[in-house]
Amino acid sequence: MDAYDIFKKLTKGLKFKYRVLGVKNDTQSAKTPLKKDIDSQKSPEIKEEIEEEEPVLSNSESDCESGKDDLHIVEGVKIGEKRKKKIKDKPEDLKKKLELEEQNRFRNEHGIKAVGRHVPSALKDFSELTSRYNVSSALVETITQCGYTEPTPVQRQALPCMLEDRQILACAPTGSGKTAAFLVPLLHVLGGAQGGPRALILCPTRELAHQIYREALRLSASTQLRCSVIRNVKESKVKEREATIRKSDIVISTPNRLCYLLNQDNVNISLDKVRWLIIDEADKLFEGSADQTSDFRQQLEQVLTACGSKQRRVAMFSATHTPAVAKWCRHNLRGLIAITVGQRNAATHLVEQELLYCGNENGKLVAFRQLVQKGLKPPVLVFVQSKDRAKQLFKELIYDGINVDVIHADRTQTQRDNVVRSFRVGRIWVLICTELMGRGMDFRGVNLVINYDFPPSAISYIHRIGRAGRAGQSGRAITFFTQDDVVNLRSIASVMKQSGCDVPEYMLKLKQNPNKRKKLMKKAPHRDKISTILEKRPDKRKLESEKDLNKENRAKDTQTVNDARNKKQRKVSSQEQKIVKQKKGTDKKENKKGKKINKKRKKKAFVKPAASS
Ligand SMILES: Nc1ncnc2c1ncn2[C@@H]1O[C@H](COP(=O)(O)OP(=O)(O)OP(=O)(O)O)[C@@H](O)[C@H]1O
Repeated sequence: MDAYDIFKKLTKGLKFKYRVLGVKNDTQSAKTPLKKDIDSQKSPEIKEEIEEEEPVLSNSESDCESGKDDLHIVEGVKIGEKRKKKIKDKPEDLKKKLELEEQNRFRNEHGIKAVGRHVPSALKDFSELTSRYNVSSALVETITQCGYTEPTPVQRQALPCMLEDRQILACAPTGSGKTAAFLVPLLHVLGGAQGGPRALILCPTRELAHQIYREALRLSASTQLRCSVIRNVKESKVKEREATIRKSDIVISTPNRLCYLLNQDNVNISLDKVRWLIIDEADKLFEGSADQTSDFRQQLEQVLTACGSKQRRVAMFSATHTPAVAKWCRHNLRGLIAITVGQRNAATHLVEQELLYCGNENGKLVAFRQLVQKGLKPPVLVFVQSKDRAKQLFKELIYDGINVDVIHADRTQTQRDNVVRSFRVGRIWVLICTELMGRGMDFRGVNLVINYDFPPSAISYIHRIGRAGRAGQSGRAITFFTQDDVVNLRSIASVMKQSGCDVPEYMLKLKQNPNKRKKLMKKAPHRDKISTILEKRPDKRKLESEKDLNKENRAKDTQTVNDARNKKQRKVSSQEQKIVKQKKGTDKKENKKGKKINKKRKKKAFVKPAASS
């Protein structure tokens, strides 16, 4: 294939103009008919450009002179030469490209990843709320008065998305401001007070619902919006709760309490005006059976059905991300934007994490008391695996002279509220708690979390230690573990490693029996009772002396038993002898009698016959 054929193939479909090159012989430069087409199409200046630059081509190969046989396409682009200039973008396209690049750089700088179509650009500061979304300056002022000088990463991305009516699934570290991230858009979007809930916030625990309610009151101070939290739904309180919900614009509740009210016959709660359904700690609510039958999923379906508005949007938040939540969101939320800040399912970097081997349960109590002796800096949260163990530890520590209290599901709501309040204001220094306080609870200043019992999972560990190191503050977490916990050690060690902690290599290489691990991780392992009384084990010498003593005692016991047995035997034998004697005696008598009788009988019976032959 010669050059011409190659040229033909390369320029197939291209319109270009060429002329016969000026050569020595008399061949005239022939204008190709094509020129007319081009002239008619091009503007005058482009035409001049073509005229000036336009060299002519020989119409036969032999005539081509070196250097003059370049083929030129319109606008001076030479074949056979690399294109010097890309095809210029249109100005507006170029601007968009530059903006996108700037946005991606900004997101990377703040560790934000947003996946979805047409993701709104992240906020640079709170003032953009007004310039971009016309959020009232009063609300922005309130945000500032709450001490929020600049948006946290999750707020930078979640606020624009929700303000642009986009459904989101946001995963951001503990203590990174997710609550304000969903409250601020609601306060703007809902506008003035209208009553009849138009925003619904669901979360796993009553304490967290109450905390969100407090934050909502703070942030909504400059608005007329009415927020309410559904408290205990006793039979006698149902009507009162119904009235409260009807008057509220934003309702905060646990799924159980809301669904309890929705299922009451004599209660008429309308959720068809709800514009936003917010689910905080979403993965916790989705926990449990992976199939569709888990309680929360049924409750969520019920709530979604009740929130029938076509404008209804859903936003889910958590510090940890599970496939179950992601799958549900992908299937149910149109236009979803998935926001991830930092590494997914990673512990916050702000908490210094330690593992402390305590040998056994008694060792934990010793280790805890040693920490107290070294000096604990209150407030301190102490996590145990069950309410019974919480009670046991509380009994043990109450006499240690530290302001300690305990919170668990067996305490009344009033007691729980009082304990949380006392802990917040510093009346309680050490709060013993279960998983009830493991998520979402925001206690300013908690700088030490002690996992007295090993956490049931890596996700639980992330949330527990996340009670410290909040709002940019640093914190510390100490996790006790015993021989029984070694099987679950690796998952926690890898979370620690991922968040930048030094972890002994052997912990990361520990083999876990997946079956045993899963069983253990699902059910809290049985642990000895937390007590210094019953389980006291004497030292070895005592043991040995006791053993000797026991031996002697046993020997004596056996001796006494033998003696007793012998006596008994003797007695028995003597009695038997007596009996025997008596028997003999009677027998003799009987014999004598018998003999007498026999004699008589014989006499009778054995009468000699008369002389007979
Ligand atoms: N922009 C901000 N600037 C400073 N502090 C903030 C900001 N936003 C929220 N906070 C504070 O950070 C703390 C943690 O906020 P929040 O409880 O919302 O965290 P979270 O992400 O929900 O944590 P968790 O995952 O544990 O629920 C709160 O005390 C809150 O007042």
